[in-house]
Parts: sequence; C-alpha cells; structure tokens
Amino acid sequence: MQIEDTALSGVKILTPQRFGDHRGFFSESWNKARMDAAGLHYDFVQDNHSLSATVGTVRGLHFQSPPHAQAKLVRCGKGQLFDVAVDIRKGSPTYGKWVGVDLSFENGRQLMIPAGFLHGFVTREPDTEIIYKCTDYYAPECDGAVRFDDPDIGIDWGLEGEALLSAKDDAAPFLKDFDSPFTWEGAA
Ligand SMILES: Cc1cn([C@H]2C[C@H](O)[C@@H](COP(=O)(O)OP(=O)(O)O[C@H]3O[C@@H](C)C(=O)[C@@H](O)[C@H]3O)O2)c(=O)[nH]c1=O
Repeated sequence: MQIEDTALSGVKILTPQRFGDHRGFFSESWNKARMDAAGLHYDFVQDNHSLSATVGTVRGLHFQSPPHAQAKLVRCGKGQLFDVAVDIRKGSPTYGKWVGVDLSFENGRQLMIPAGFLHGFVTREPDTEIIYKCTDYYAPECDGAVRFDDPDIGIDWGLEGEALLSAKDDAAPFLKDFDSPFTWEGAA
C-alpha cells in the first residue's frame, strides 16, 4: 500500500498493491492492520456504492455533523471520477482549501478523507461507480452540504458543460453563509 500526503493535513492518497496474473488482478482494497501500522486509525461501519450515469454528474459537497461525522475512504469501482475534499475545520490554516484527485478503476487509487472535510466528486465517464467506506452510519438529520461551485472555494471541476446535480445540491448554501460544526484540533 502506497500512502501519499496531500496539501491538506489528514487527507491521503492510498494506492493498494495489485497482484496481476493471467486472470486479472487481486488487491486488498482495505486492511485495518496495515492502515493502523501506517498511523491511519479508522473504524469503518458502512460501505456506500453509487452509480452516476452521465459524465459531468456532481455529487457534493457533503458532510455529516457531529455526533455522526464521517471519515471516508473513497475509490472508483468502474469508470473515472475527480474526487474532492475541502477543509471546513474552523481555525485550520487551510480552512476553505481543496484538494482533488483522479480516481479510476484503472489507477486503483483511494482518497482518505477525515471528518471535518466536505466531500464531492464529478464523473468523467458514463456509468461511473464510486465505492466508499464510512466511520459512522448515515444520519439524515446531520446531513449537510455546501455549493460545489462556491467561488470562495474555487474548485476546478474540469466540467465541459453544466453539472448534473440533485435538487438538494442545487439548493446548498455558500461557504460564507455556512457555520461549520468542525474545529481544527491544532487551533490555539
Ligand atoms: C448518503 C446516504 C443516502 N441514502 C439515501 C437517501 C436518499 O434517498 C438517497 C440518495 O441520497 P443522496 O442524494 O444524499 O446521495 P449522494 O448525493 O450520493 O450523497 C453522497 O454524496 C457523497 C459525495 C458523499 O460523500 C456521501 O456521504 C453522500 O453524502 O440515498 C441512504 O439511505 N444512506 C446513505 O448513507
């Protein structure tokens, strides 16, 4: 398992080893002991899987508030997507900053996103599937979103046309009108 840091503390790119042979490949997509040994201590309780039919589908930017905040380990099951995390830990030196990573079935990469970040993605191929592990259960009363195209965040989604959004995401607030429930542990 290759583990890379990103510009945002706590957000990591994981690339599991693939053992290829004449049948295809085998890969451990998650191994708790190996993650713990690497200092990544997460207890996942729910796996999610969604399909987006159309290129340019955007889901996000989402979070769940405490006490049901979720860390997520994200990968692409089929197709290709651009996955984004945004720091919303109040007091963090990188508050409002984002990182984006290309995740595809082909490259096998995963993005580890701790609680305290928004998560979203755009699909780059038809019928793209995303699969992610979460450290807390779905709690709709704690579900929240920020606009994917917030100019203060300024994510370059690489969209060629209009994004395909859910009604909920289309009505999401801007970051400036949003009171984050998260604080940065390193804040004074
Ligand atoms: C997220 C979620 C949704 N649902 C239901 C609620 C609703 O009827 C339907 C679709 O929900 P949504 O529109 O919220 O799905 P979606 O827009 O795909 O939401 C997801 O987006 C990505 C970016 C994330 O990071 C996830 O945590 C989650 O917020 O699925 C569950 O039953 N369990 C879940 O964990």
